[in-house]
Amino acid sequence: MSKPNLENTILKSLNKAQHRAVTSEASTVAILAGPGSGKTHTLTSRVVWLIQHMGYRPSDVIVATFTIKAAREMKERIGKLLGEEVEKKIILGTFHSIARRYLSIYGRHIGLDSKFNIADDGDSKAIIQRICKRLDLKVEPSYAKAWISKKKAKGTPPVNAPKSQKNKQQEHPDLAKCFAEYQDHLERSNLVDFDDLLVKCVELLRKNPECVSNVQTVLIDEYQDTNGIQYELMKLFAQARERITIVGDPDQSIYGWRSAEVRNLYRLLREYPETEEVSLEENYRSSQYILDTSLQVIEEDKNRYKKILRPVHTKCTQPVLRSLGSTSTEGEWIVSEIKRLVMMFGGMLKNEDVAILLRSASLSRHIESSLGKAGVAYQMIGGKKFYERREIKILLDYLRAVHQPDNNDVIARIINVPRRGVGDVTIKSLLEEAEKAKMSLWSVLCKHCRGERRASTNIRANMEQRISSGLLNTIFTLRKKADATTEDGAVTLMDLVDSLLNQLSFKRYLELEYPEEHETRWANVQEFMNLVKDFMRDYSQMDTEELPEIEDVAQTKEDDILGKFLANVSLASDAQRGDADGDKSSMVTISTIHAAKGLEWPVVFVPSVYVGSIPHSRSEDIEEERRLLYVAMTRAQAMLYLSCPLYGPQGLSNKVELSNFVAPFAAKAFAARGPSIDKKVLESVARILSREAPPEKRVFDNLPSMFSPEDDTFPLSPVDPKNSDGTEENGDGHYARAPKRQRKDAEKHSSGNGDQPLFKPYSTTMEESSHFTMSSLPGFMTAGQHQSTLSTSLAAKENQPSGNKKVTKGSTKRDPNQKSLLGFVSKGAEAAGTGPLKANNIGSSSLGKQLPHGSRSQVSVSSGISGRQQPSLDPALAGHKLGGVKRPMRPPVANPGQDVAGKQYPCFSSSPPRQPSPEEPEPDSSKEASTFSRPATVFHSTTFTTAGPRLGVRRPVGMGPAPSLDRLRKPFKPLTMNRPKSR
Ligand SMILES: Nc1ncnc2c1ncn2[C@@H]1O[C@H](COP(=O)(O)OP(=O)(O)OP(=O)(O)O)[C@@H](O)[C@H]1O
Repeated sequence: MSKPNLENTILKSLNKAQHRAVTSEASTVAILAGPGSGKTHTLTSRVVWLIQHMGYRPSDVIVATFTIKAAREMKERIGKLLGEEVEKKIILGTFHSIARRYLSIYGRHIGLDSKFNIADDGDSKAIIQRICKRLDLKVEPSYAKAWISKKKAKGTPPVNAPKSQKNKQQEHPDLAKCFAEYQDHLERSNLVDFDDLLVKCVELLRKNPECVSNVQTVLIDEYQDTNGIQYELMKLFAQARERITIVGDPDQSIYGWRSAEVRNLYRLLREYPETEEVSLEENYRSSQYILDTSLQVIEEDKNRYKKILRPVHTKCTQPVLRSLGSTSTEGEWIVSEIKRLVMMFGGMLKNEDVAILLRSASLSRHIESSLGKAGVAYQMIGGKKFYERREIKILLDYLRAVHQPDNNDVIARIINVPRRGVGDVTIKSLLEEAEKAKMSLWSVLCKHCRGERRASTNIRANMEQRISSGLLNTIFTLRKKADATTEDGAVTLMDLVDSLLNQLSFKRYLELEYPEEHETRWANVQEFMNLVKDFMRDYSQMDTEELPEIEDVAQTKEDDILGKFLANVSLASDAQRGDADGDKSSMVTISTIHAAKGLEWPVVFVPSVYVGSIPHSRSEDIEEERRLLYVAMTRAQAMLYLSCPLYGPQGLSNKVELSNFVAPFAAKAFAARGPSIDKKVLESVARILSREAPPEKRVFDNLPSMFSPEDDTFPLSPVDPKNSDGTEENGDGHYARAPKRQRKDAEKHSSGNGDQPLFKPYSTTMEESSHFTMSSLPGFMTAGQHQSTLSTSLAAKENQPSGNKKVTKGSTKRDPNQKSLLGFVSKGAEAAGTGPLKANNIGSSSLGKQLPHGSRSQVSVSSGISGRQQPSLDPALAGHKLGGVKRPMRPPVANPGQDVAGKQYPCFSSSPPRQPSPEEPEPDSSKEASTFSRPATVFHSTTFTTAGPRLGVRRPVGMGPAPSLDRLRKPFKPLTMNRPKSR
């Protein structure tokens, strides 16, 4: 491939500050800036510049990202500029995937078997559960797991860290015991958990710096979310030449629950005093209105250091804060608004331009349900993982057992799948036998079923026979095949999976086990085969996993295709193939806010902006919640919608209040309903998105019959059904109309005589297709769920370092016009003494009070029954239970005298008291009744129609053939004539 013209392809796309960052010759460069300022763009350009201009070999460049998605996007961007060949050689990936690569190639230098397996979350949980039970430890397993993970994530405190940070905290002895046993178990099973990938890589690189002696430079994306161990790893990767570039934004630090440490910014600037600081001040993403409103949210954090962020775009439309009666109505409104936008923008905006960003999983059901009912396809980011579907997990467990039979948890999960008459009690006793004998379960099974130990009873002998002919035979046969795959490639991974399916008679198993849904599950298995096929195809071209040869440092060749496949699966947990089905251009995106980080969409909806949702009721850090909302809002390019129902998912018993993050300025900063789409709006959105605005005629001509061009299908200020006296009230003083009646589910479909429905709440061209099977909708793995296991009161009270309040650094270089980036962190340090912000300091203004134009015009009743949310990860040992003995209370808090005021960083000091236990699942609305009960009233005719679909839009006299979009609202007014007279 010919070398692209550097000047044209990269530098010309940069502004002055970006240019300076990209071409900086300083060893360490810190680019800290707000959202949408081009940080990722700048980092990518710098990678290209370093390779092309500085002449670094791609294989000597390490780029670490925070998510797999970010890694994939960066690969794509670099590939486009430098060509795939070069891009493949760059060591680019998440911290975990890079660490895995080093460990599988150099791990033996620290005594690690190169065939190690990765213990996923479920595995770790199951192992810890068993340890706690076996040793009768007085700790909750989930707490112990979070504690262990946090400990590993911390890394070593900085050399000059305050004493309190270094002092070994008084710990409950059972926690330490659990930790030691857990590590012992991992080692015996040749397992490495996610945290250990980093910990062991740190150990490797500390003891064997020659493994990274080739590395010229290290670049880190989303630096604000790195934790202690990742910081160490970054330094170790760069130890040969100490060339580091980081990009980050403290305002977007949203992974405190994963032990991310904002103070790493401070640490970097202190430890690398020659760092060149660059701040980017132009926001290229969002309209001025969106940016201003988002900044209002984040600026309420008084401990935050203010930085400049200037929009390059015009105002466009004011962000919307919509009040709805219930969460169900909220879902329906979102769908109707999406449809309105798609129509009114005449094809310039499509479903794929829309994202619905949720604070937590339990909020998704209503949105999904509304989209499903309306036949609007959607994809989920951060949804239930493809690999976690039951049938896929079984296949993966078998493959993992083939690869590494000493993994007890895997064997325990598949020993009775398909059913072999091995009950939970037997599995439990076998596991205990194995643990006591310090043997693997696999060895115990071999001993019982094939070796010297004979069964004492006939029943047991039968069972052992079934295990032997079923499980052991299958694994032995497949192991032979697997060896063939690595030796000469004569047998492929596909053959192996094929053979596994045959051995297990898997199709038959699914038919028997899941009579209702075996077809869907078998389709998933076929999709799994496609995945294997894709992996095989990529594998044959893969040389990306190699590291450059280094003199005198022996390498282990990674020729184990099965191992590599399994590692990929473990690491790619959010790279779901499930999302790849269907045409993405017609799909709305639903995502958790966490998973949306770094992404952007023309239109963003943030539903359920109420106290308890955001800030989340179980959050320990209010300011982190604020940053989450800020991240969500700043994903929007042209249009931003927030909404808040009167009642939460539990229905009338669950009245909610508008989030205090927006309440103080809601009336001024937000419009109460979606904007009118006129020519001016069309053009300004087109400018922001660099798209061509459609001709007005096209927009108008394509509007379906009786289509309402305004966001007026739902009342602006729903009447609280609890206080309603049933009378109409025009509260906003702008227009009066009869309250609209929203559909009842029962009447939505039919008039009762099999004819066309008599009443429809609104009509669009996208008639309901309802092809969605709600039962198959994936669930979510949310921050809340992670948080629930990670955050507990003991953990919250662990010592935070008080740190130096004044940053003393050497001679960092920066442009005279730019402020020191230390302000990002030192301001927080100064302000930390103000003490934590309390959740209950939140103002209590309700949405109704804050919104302008509040008219009480319609009754909207939600009826919901709260449920329980399913855990997103199955307990790892899904196949067997080790008993449900209630755990004793968690251990007493070890360090009650913590000096909160001494904390240096606001985001670590502002946690409100812990609320419910991390074990407590989030409420699930899965049982919510879907019925509405509304008083019958007349419909508003601009949006509700009884007319047939062919009536066409009536234009007023004198409109002419091509009406201006500016006037679109007026022409529709006469349609009120079509109001149904009576019902
Ligand atoms: N110099 C520039 N000129 C025009 N557009 C730019 C420039 N730099 C970045 N952009 C555009 O701005 C948008 C945001 O860029 P990018 O995603 O790199 O920002 P970011 O700072 O990483 O955002 P966030 O922190 O929110 O993830 C992208 O659409 C990008 O193409």
